[in-house]
Amino acid sequence: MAVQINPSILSADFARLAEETKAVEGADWLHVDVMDNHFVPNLTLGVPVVESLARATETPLDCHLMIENADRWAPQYVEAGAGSVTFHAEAAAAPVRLAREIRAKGARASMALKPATPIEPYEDLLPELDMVLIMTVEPGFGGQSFLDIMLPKIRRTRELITKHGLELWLQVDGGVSASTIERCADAGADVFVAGSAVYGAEDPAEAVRALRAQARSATATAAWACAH
Ligand SMILES: O=C(CO)[C@@H](O)[C@H](O)COP(=O)(O)O
Ligand SMILES: [Fe+2]
Repeated sequence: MAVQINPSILSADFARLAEETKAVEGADWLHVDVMDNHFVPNLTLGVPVVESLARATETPLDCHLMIENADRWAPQYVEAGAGSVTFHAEAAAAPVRLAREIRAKGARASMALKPATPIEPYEDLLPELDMVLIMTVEPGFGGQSFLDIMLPKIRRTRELITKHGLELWLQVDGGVSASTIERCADAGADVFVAGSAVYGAEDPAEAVRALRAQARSATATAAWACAH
């Protein structure tokens, strides 16, 4: 099973974003946290910055939208150059229509769940998606501690993906580091967002390689991956 490591530029230096994308060359995707100070109590960046980032790097952009009114805004992030757009289930009025619109515009469609939002009500939507994001912290800030009470939700989500024979990716985001990534991989995650663990490291590119190696070896012995 392939694993992917997506550094979050939330922990990068926002005054040097183009250079910071180069610091993690070799990463699978660049994770871009969009926050509107309404859906979460923090404000980051919007469409114009995503357009500039898309021009500045060859690494595809994985935009995580922590914004209200996702139905209106998410398609604009595809037009801005994102290769994957994640909206929050809690912020989308019509998630099926939105996922179809994101795909029709040419990006991967992904849906995120806050820690208190269960996966089960969304089981029938999974075929409409390319990825599910299980938040392992409350969204809003980098550098928080990993919530290991989310591990059962990661396992249940992986079981649903397997049960339906789907190809969709399972992303985890929040507190993912050398000390937590193996538990996430064992539970069923295959796409790992890491902000402070990458940009807080002396050598961010090396941190990406080390996290990938850890995730790969944990996946190699994980029951969910061996059953494939
Ligand atoms: O979406 C978010 C936070 O809301 C994340 O993408 C953070 O940026 C991850 O940062 P770390 O927990 O890895 O430091
Ligand atoms: Fe994120």
